[in-house]
Parts: sequence; C-alpha cells; structure tokens
Amino acid sequence: MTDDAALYDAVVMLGFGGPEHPDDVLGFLERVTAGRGIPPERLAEVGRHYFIRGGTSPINAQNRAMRDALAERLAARGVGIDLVLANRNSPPFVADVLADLARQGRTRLLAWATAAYSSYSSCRQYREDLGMAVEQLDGTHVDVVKMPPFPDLPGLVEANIDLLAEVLRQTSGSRELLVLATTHSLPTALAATAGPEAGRSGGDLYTAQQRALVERVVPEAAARAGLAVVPEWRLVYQSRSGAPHVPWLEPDVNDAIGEAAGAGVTDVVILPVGFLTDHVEVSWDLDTQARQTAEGLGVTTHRVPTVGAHPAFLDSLADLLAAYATNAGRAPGPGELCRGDCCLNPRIQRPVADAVHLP
Ligand SMILES: CC1=C(CCC(=O)O)c2cc3nc(cc4[nH]c(cc5[nH]c(cc1n2)c(C)c5CCC(=O)O)c(CCC(=O)O)c4C)C(CCC(=O)O)=C3C
Ligand SMILES: [Fe+2]
Repeated sequence: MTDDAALYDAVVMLGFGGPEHPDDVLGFLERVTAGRGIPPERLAEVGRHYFIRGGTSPINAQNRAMRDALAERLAARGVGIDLVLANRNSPPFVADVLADLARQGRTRLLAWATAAYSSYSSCRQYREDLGMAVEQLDGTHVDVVKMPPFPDLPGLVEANIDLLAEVLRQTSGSRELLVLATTHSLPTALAATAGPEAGRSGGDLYTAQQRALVERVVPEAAARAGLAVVPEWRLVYQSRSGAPHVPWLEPDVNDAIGEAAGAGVTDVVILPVGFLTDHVEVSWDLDTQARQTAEGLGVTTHRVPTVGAHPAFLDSLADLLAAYATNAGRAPGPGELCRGDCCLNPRIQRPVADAVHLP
C-alpha cells in the first residue's frame, strides 16, 4: 500500500524454511536444532529423509505458491499490499528480509506465519525471529506485529472437511475405519505453555485447538461422503525428536496404527491437521514411515492432502489478511490470543515482536 492512510507497508509471510540443495541440508538442520538437545542419531536420520529426495525440501516452493495465490486474492479484494516471504531456517532469512524492507523505507510491517495453532514452535518462536531481526537492524526503526494463530479460520475447517470427505468417499466400502488426525509432537513442557492461558488454566491450547477442529471436521465430512456412521477418530502425534527421556506428546502415529491394528481396524485415514503443506515432515513421516508401519500390520492407509492449495482455505486466509492489513476500521491493539508470556519457552529469553488481534 502506498497511500498515507495505509497501516502497513508490507506483509511478511513467515515460513519454517527448508533446504533447496544437498549442500544446504546440514546447515539447515544445525540451525533448526541449535541448543535443543536433539541426539546426533536423530539428526542423521532426519538428514537422510532430505538426502533421499535429492537434498531438497518442497516447503519453500509450496510457500511461494501459497504467497502467489494469496497475493492474487488480496489484489482481487482491492488490498494493494506486498506479501514478502521470510524464513526461520533458510534463506531468505527474517533478519535479511527486514533489513531489505527497512532500506526501502518499508518500516511498518504486518507478519503472519504459516502455522495455524498456538505453541512456542508455531507462534512465539516466529515472534522471536522478528524480535531478534528488529534488534539487529541498528539505526532504523521498524514496527512489526504478528497476527495470532488462526485455528478457527472458516476456510481451514472447510478445506479439511472437503479433503477428508473426498477420501472417505473412496473408502466407503471399508469394514473397520479409523481417522487418525496427526500433528507435530511437542515436548509436553512446551505443550503446557501453549496459548495465553499458560500458567493459569494449564495451557495446552495447541492440542485443544486441533481437537476442536477435528471434532467439527469428521462428522461433517462423513455426512458429505454419505457414510451411515461417523467414523471414530483420534488426535495423534508425529515427528518426535529430542532425547528419549524427555516426554513429548503421545501417542505417536505409528503406535496408534499398531493399537488400531490390534483392535481390528482395516483402514486408517490419515488427516494431517497440524500442517498447511505437504512438506518433508508430512511426506516422510506419513507417506513413507507410517505407511510402512501400517503395511507391516496389514492395515491400509489413506492419506488426506494438506489444505495449503485448497481454494476455500486460500480465500478465507486472504479475507483474514485483508482484514488485518486494512484493520477493518479498528486500531491495532495488543493480541488477545498472544499476550504476555503466552507460548513461552521457559528455557529461552529473547526479544519478541508484538502481536495483533482483531477484537
Ligand atoms: C510445532 C512444529 C511445527 C508446525 C508449525 C510450523 O510449521 O512452524 C513444525 C514444523 C516443521 N518442522 C520442520 C522440520 C524440522 N523440525 C525439527 C524439530 C522440531 N520441530 C518442532 C515443532 C514443530 N515443527 C520441535 C519442537 C522440534 C524440536 C527442536 C526444537 O525445539 O525446535 C527438525 C529437527 C530434526 C528433528 O526432526 O528432530 C526439523 C528438520 C519443518 C520443515 C519440513 C521440510 O523441510 O519440508 C516444518 C514445516
Ligand atoms: Fe518440526
């Protein structure tokens, strides 16, 4: 936006990042895991997932496609604001993007991250990425505020319903069917701080947000697929790292498949609610590893795609971005979903960028 009335000079779209070349893999993994106590065996194993596919993660290309799809939709809504990609763990790094924007005189920035739920890794750490980048700018004053997570976004719900219904239609002849909604596991200590209520009502908004989403998605998808009974579902976790003695959210998707097989389930539908695009954690952990687990037990898997390219999701996200970018006539205030110590990692003390919330 160029007119003086505009609130922001650009929208910074924050991605996790990923390697795009074999030479980038080790540096990427070192950045992700610096100071996090990830065992070397786990790191070697995860490195293998990237090298097997030529040392490239699809995540950056997927985020570029999402950015283009959103930019088109913002333009169609008459919101003339640039969407600029910036990553935590691979170029273009957040600090470099903010420095570039500052050099261009674009110093009032709105940020949104490609992560829908509240937790340290999926929300606050992105605010830290921004906070540290701002601190490094020395000289220029940049104002950046991050949008809160969007677990209730109508298009997130609708896209998950539509994609799950399509898979359920194809499985309607199955005898015993179970839906496993999967999301990234977290150390239980970080799950406990997820959300603004951390320390007061026990936190773990991360799990609660995703459970609430799946609760809405499964019955409606079953109805649209014409199933006579609503299939059972469980929220399960994937991609655990960290040392074995540190507790993380469970059950792991592979263990859940084992339990299901033991209980006579013949078909498992895997719904990756925790992620927006089919990046390496989705494709390796679900399409390779979990699928192998299931095959070994005689269980058939049916994987639902992630929502990142679904028009209902993109339309709805564009509406949300447009509302924030124009502020829909309201003054920016402190974030309701992101306030104080919400999503804090008690082991880490870093500057954080502010968060905004539409009242
Ligand atoms: C909540 C969450 C999301 C979802 C929200 C969001 O998207 O932001 C997410 C996304 C992603 N995680 C990714 C990759 C990795 N995550 C790791 C490690 C970790 N993730 C964690 C959490 C999350 N991660 C945590 C608590 C750790 C332990 C270390 C730490 O405390 O930070 C490691 C280290 C090796 C290992 O797996 O042990 C890798 C390589 C990729 C890129 C995939 C690609 O390249 O295509 C993506 C999108
Ligand atoms: Fe991760």
